[in-house]
Amino acid sequence: MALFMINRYLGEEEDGECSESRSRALLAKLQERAKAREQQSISNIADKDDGHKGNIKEKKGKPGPQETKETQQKSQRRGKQARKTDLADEGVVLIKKRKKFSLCDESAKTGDDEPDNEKCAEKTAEKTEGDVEKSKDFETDVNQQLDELHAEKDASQTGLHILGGFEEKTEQKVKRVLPQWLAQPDVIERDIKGNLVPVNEVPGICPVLLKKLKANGIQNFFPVQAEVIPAILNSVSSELLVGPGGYRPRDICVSAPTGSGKTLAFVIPVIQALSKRVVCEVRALAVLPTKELAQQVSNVFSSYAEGTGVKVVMIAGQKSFAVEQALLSESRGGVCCSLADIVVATPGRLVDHINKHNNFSLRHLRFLIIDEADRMIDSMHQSWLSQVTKAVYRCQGDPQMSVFRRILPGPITVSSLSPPQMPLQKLLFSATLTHNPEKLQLLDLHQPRLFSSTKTSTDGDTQNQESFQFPQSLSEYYVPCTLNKKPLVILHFLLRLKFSPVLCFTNSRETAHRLYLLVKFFGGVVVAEFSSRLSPNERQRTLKDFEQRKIQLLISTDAAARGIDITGVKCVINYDAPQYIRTYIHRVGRTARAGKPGLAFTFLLNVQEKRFLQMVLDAGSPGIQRQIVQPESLKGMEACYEKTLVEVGKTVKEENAKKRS
Ligand SMILES: Nc1ncnc2c1ncn2[C@@H]1O[C@H](COP(=O)(O)OP(=O)(O)OP(=O)(O)O)[C@@H](O)[C@H]1O
Repeated sequence: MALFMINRYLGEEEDGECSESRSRALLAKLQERAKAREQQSISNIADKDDGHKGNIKEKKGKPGPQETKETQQKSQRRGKQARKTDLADEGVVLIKKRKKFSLCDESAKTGDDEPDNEKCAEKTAEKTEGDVEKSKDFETDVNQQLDELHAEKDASQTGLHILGGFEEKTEQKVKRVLPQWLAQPDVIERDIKGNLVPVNEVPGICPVLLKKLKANGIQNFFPVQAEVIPAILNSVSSELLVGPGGYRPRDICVSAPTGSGKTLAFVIPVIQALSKRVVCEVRALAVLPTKELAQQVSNVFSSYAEGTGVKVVMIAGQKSFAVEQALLSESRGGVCCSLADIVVATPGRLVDHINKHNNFSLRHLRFLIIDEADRMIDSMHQSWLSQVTKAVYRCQGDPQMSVFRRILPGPITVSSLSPPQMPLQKLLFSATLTHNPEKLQLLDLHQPRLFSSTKTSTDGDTQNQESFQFPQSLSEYYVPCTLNKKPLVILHFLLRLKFSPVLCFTNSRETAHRLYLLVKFFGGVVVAEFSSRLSPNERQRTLKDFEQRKIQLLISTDAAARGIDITGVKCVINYDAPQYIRTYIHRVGRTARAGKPGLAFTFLLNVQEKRFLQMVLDAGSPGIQRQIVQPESLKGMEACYEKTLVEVGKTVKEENAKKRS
């Protein structure tokens, strides 16, 4: 049944009769052509059939042109049958071919037919019966499918997996892809001395601060300061409420070697930004991991805030909670007033004040400074940051009535933009800032900008371990040692080589204490220990004495490894090899500060050597040299050392007994 009828428009000028005769002629012509084509196709198939089955032709002879109708019909039937067989054969071959490509089955190649294939071929033949053209279409179709299979095969070679494939696939190495801000930081020069910038050349610093800098002996800025101070000042160029161009200012991350002057890089611009404030509110909060570090940073803030009207308060648990409360705010005529512009805190004490001190408000906070940021990220389980964020966006009273109402940043809409919002800008600092985007995500940074002395490579092959910059003026050595010779080697360094002041690190406070007793009983060296065995005040005093050169050897746990800035430490000794590269970098970073030369020695047992040296070199150390202490150098100290060991043993026993009683 015809689905469509197409009526052709033949032109108005032709009369009906003429067009009818033309149509008839045309029809006859077409019928003739069709007959001829059919006959030709029958004879072709018969030839083919004869060709295939060779002997048929010999037996029956060539059909004459005057074939009877009956023989014609027979021949047609035979032709049809032949075509059917032929197409079936063709189908089988194509299916075999297809099978060969899909499964690489050798049996298909050699003609070992499988029943399923035959059935399939028959079906294919039935479908295509009576139409050679259709068989061609079929062939084209199969060819297309074969091409697709080729493409699939190629795809599997390019690493794209075909679902359901069970062939062995070579695993592709996953390359690390860092976000652009981490991969392409603003580079900070590592060489301090060669890249000093006169303080007057950095724009935007007020005369009071310039005077202070000079009074403190600072004529030039170090590279990290010359880069970061203008960047922070630029973010407050349109006052505190808006960043450049009216947008929220970008958060800033700084990764620069130990002793490169990161503290001043945030102290100067923060004081400069707050010096124009009218009402005293907590606008800057610096969070540090330890009391000693908080004290150190608080001292630097206080020193530069003097004469600017900016008030600095430290809450690190060195004073009682009530005293800290009184330092933070007071009530004037029933109204609570802040007494601090800048708060320097340790995370635990900060959370206490947020939760227990009603008058402690962070609603006006503009800068959140996270020093030793990688360590602070690791302590994020204490959820101090989420508590700070909550306090920053906490609503008090009717939010609609407040001019400076603050809401958590979300999608920008007309209504969200209408009230002026104090933006919160995070400033992160560390010598070993993590490049792990997952960890950094915990800080919820806003369009961060990274300043780093390490140009991070995105090459996945070479960047399995993070690498850091070491101070250029640091010389690293390792000293192969046996366990029982270690105390003698340290005595040799102090008594014979006259190294002083020396900061020595152990992996536990027990080792620190035993070594302290041993050196003390041996005599000849002024020694002190620094660990959690001491009260905060004792620790503070010890650091002061060490700085004033009253102590030659300070034996410490990792409590003094980070951030502590003691001028004049010439030598750091890792009595116990550190387990982690970050610990090593911070420990050795207590010397070679501010571009001054420094020595770092690590005592290594034979079993530790390979792993430790690999770890240090992988982290980007320019090189660590072997320093041998000859056994002869230790001669003459051994007898006294043996006696001292007995004495130490006795003392430790007594101390333990005292503790138990
Ligand atoms: N521009 C400067 N000129 C001279 N001395 C400076 C300058 N800037 C900083 N210093 C001194 O350099 C020393 C190291 O500075 P700072 O403690 O800020 O280093 P850091 O980068 O924070 O080190 P760490 O990573 O160990 O905490 C300090 O004693 C500081 O006073």
